[in-house]
Amino acid sequence: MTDTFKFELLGTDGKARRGRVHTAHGAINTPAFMPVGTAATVKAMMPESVAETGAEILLGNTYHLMLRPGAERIEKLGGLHKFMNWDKPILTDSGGFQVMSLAQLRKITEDGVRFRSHIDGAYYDLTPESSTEIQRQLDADITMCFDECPALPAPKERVNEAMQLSMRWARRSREAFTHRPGYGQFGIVQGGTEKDLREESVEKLTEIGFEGYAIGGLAVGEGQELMFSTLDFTTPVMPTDKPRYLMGVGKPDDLVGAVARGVDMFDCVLPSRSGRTAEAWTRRGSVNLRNARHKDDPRPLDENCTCPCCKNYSRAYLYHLTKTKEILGLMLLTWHNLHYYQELMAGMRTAIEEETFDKFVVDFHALREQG
Ligand SMILES: CC#C[C@H]1NC(N)=Nc2cc3[nH]c(NC)nc3cc21
Repeated sequence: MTDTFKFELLGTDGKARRGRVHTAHGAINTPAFMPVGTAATVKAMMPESVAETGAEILLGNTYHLMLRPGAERIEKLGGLHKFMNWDKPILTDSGGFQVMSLAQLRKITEDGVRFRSHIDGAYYDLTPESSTEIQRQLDADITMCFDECPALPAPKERVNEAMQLSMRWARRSREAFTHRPGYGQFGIVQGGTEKDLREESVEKLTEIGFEGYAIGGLAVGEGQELMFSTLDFTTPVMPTDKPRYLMGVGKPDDLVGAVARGVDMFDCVLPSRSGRTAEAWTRRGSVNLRNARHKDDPRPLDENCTCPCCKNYSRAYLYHLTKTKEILGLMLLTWHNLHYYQELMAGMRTAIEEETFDKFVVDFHALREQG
């Protein structure tokens, strides 16, 4: 536990950074991957199991929790940590992206967003102030600014409009933030793949001043090359003494390439969602457990993996659980995928500490090319 929110930059190897974020509910070693716990649960996982994978922080969603069970209810029950039995740090997203991607009908004004719940069609409003207050009620260690997330790709003029509105909302989010020891708020850099817009967004956010800075609006179909080239000109102009969080990313090779470009924190539904769609992620690439070639295969998913799935179960068994739609299949594959993602992050942290990150990247791709 700590009484002050802070980021320690412990080492670098090229642009890759090794750090530690200190929050009210504990420390997070970076580069870090945050499993997604959208509705106050990482699907198919007990929180104790999530902790066993090595995760030190989870992501929750304002949009989902405000609709059901409601932020007031969670606050009255002692906050999100107690509610979901997770005593380590929690970062909550602000709702902007989920409104864009999930809500029915929505109307954006200078004040905020009015939308219809995808659950029951009821109307709700979200503003920078209400989103920030909801995240306080949830007792999030890291609160995200409320932003406008345009459907991307979009014309530069539209991307700029959304970025400018989001910068005005960032200032309102900051003014609504309750400063408490160990709690922080992150601004969200916008601007699509436009260098000038990204630079302006960073400038405006650092002028306001936050405990960390996220990069939003990538991994939305632009392709890995354009995502990396956007990072190439965005991370260098971001503060070096604050965490950098790339939102919604990504596949294992996205993570490695983004760490190499100076990113510290990630979240993505991929490992947990893949666990429910019979896709396993391993150091040699992904494995589709629906494929009949696994029917008689006695080997584990990955001989070198130390997770409960790889230590105790064969591909044949995982194939059987997949075909029979058994719940245990979802559990084991989700556990493996989250374990693999944490192992990947731990490997990158060690490589940066030992200044062997370039070799890590070469070995990472070589194993995948071997298949
Ligand atoms: C533009 C913008 C933006 C970001 N704004 C907020 N509040 N949350 C996000 C969540 C994301 N998930 C993914 N997945 C690819 N991209 C995201 C981007 C954002």
